[in-house]
Amino acid sequence: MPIAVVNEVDEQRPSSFTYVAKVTYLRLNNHSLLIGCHCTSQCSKSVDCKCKIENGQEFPYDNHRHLIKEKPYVYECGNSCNCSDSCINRVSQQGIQFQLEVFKTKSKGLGVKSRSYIPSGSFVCEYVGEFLSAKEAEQRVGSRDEYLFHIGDNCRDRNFKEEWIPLYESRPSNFSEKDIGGSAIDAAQYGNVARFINHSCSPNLYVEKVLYDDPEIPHIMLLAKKNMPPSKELTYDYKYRLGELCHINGNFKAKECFCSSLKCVGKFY
Ligand SMILES: C[S@@+](CC[C@H](N)C(=O)[O-])C[C@H]1O[C@@H](n2cnc3c(N)ncnc32)[C@H](O)[C@@H]1O
Repeated sequence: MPIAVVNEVDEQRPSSFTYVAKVTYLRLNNHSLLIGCHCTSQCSKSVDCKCKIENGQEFPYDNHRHLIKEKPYVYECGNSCNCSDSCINRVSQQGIQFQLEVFKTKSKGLGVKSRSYIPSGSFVCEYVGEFLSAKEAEQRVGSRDEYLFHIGDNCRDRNFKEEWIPLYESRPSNFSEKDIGGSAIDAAQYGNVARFINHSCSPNLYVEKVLYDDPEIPHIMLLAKKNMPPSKELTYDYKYRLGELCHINGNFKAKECFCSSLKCVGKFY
């Protein structure tokens, strides 16, 4: 799916990066694969589909391939499953289905909109980039950190805090190693259209963690929160807590939010 870049405001072009359609992993992991299902026909017709059971005894998507409700994790069928690539439980793996456009916004740099109508619950795109440990990500904070997406702690621990880890340009004296948990995706050098999606305090997309190969490495999928007419800017909530990012001098980093929502809290970190 080609992505158009349109700037009717000024001469700005996207800074240089390598467009990739899949997350890149810097090292080979020894991780186990999720145990797949053994369905010989369609998973939707099987009563004992393992992936259905993993999703709480129900398929996460309806027949139109829309996610029925937001969940902490969605388990899709994957490489270790017996079903075919057209299985109804492989929605986000089919890639981008809507014509997206990168455009110049008034006050937030570049942003993304859709050229077509997007129904609620539709998969829009994956946040793609270099997969890093939180420790590796921490080393990138301060330079080109604009495109870091923090995931949180190990997926195996279902009770992990959904909140994002604290990030510092330089460690404060009371900083300990165990403060760094989780992982991140850096889309600064390698990324896709998702790296251009801006934050909003009233977003129209939400983040869903989807597992289909490695049980510890979720895919960060962006889905439509509501029905969206064409040309609406696509946004999600970056979910930083205010005061989460620190400068080297110990002062909090802050970025003014220009989302223009009535619910805007003024800053997004
Ligand atoms: C992931 S990038 C989004 C794409 C970016 N606008 C660009 O031109 O490449 C995140 C950066 O976009 C800008 N941004 C995103 N949402 C914003 C908002 N609601 N208000 C102001 N700036 C925003 C900030 O500079 C932020 O660090």
